[in-house]
Amino acid sequence: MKISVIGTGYVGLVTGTCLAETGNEVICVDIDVNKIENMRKGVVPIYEPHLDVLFERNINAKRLKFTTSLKEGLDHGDIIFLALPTPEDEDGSADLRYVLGVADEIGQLITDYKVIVDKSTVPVGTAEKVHEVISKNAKVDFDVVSNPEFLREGFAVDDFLKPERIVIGSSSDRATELMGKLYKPFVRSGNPIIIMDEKSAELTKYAANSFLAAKITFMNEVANYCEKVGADVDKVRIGMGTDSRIGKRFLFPGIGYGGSCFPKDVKALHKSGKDEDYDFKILEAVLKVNKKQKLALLPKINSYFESNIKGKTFALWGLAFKPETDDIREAPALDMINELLANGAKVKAFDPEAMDNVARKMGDKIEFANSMYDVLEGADALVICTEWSIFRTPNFNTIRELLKNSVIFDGRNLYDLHDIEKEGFSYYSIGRKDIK
Ligand SMILES: NC(=O)C1=CN([C@@H]2O[C@H](COP(=O)(O)OP(=O)(O)OC[C@H]3O[C@@H](n4cnc5c(N)ncnc54)[C@H](O)[C@@H]3O)[C@@H](O)[C@H]2O)C=CC1
Ligand SMILES: O=C(O)[C@H]1O[C@H](OP(=O)(O)OP(=O)(O)OC[C@H]2O[C@@H](n3ccc(=O)[nH]c3=O)[C@H](O)[C@@H]2O)[C@H](O)[C@@H](O)[C@@H]1O
Repeated sequence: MKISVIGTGYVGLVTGTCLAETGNEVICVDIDVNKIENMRKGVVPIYEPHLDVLFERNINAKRLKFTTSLKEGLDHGDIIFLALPTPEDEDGSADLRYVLGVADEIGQLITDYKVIVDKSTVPVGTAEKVHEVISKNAKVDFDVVSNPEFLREGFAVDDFLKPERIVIGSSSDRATELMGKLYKPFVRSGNPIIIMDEKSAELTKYAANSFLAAKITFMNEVANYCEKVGADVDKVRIGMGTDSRIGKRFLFPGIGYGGSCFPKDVKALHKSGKDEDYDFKILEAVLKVNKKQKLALLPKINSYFESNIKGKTFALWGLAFKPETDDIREAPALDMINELLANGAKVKAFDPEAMDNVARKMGDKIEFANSMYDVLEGADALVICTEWSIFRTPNFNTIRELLKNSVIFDGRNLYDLHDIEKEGFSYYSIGRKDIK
């Protein structure tokens, strides 16, 4: 089939590449001229495991092409995916300017039947709005379908190729049939294509993300309570998670959820509720708790240094909002850095993939190091913000030699309490006993 994808970010590029991998002819469109030029030269613009192999293979097979021309994209595709940003607006709602802006151009440019697919995360009623905007100018027939994306960064290729489900919101048989044909290769394992109306599909996405954010937040509250009563959240987590009604996943406490989606999507659903005079009380609590949780290590740091961190140097492991990505949007590490700097401390950081992005955002406010050990030299303490695998089994002797004090503040509970005690560290984590 002939497919066009508008917007080549984490979702658009993975969608385009994976659809090319199943034999479709794909054109990806972006307004970022540099990005398109680089992709034409074979440069993958983001760090996403396994994407490079598929990217190269499909470019070589001439199934994956890139352009800055929306007209070229629209002329090519029978199905047009919109994978455009829907960032947080000032009032917390999803900013639809990119989606509706492109919809407006689509209305002016299409010359034959197209299925326009909302892959971006968009509030209930957006498919209807997109339809209205395109209708203003379109002289040909078209359908708008909602097809929310559930991939996770770091596992995006795997999630896209082997989805647990595909949700299609459509009220057109013609469009539904085309979408079914496109996705057939991805559901051979028996996972379903779930067809529903557009509004329900749009809400499914927000409800799923908000539920997961609430699940993490609930565990963060349990962790905070564990600290008060002397329980161990790791044991509680395992005890709870073995109940299949609860499940083992997304129960890991830490310094809050971040990323390009949970924070903005929870806010957007909360705001959509308000607009309909519905008070989403759970979401309000999730937002409040997560904001505070991002700084959960700070009281521990202050207590260790007797509220005097001015002039101290903190070595940070992990900047990305989670491992296996270079994405730093709403990363808890950034909140931690800002707070440490505001209190007069210095920060040196190491991350396997995200340092360039942080350098672009923070300039020379912090220092960067070339390795997880270089960053420790002369620092007063180690603070762990992201659970990259390489941080899980470090050489504790080297850490002890390089740090001024043998102290670790761990926002991701990487180490076993007995092991770290034997290694002779003071160790502060989330929802577990402090090792002093
Ligand atoms: N990042 C993720 O893991 C997931 C994101 N989503 C949703 O997918 C949507 C896209 O997210 P990301 O891929 O993360 O965004 P992104 O910010 O990584 O990429 C968006 C791309 O769109 C391009 N763009 C902006 N305006 C354009 C225009 N007028 N024409 C063509 N290209 C244009 C930008 O240059 C950029 O390359 C959002 O609604 C997000 O909530 C959904 C599931 C997962
Ligand atoms: O809409 C989206 O963009 C995507 O948002 C999330 O994916 P992603 O943000 O890539 O990452 P997650 O693995 O879900 O992690 C999100 C945040 O929650 C935190 N988290 C996750 C799991 C956990 O147990 N504890 C926890 O604190 C992570 O550290 C991270 O900061 C969802 O998992 C995807 O299904 C969805 O498509």
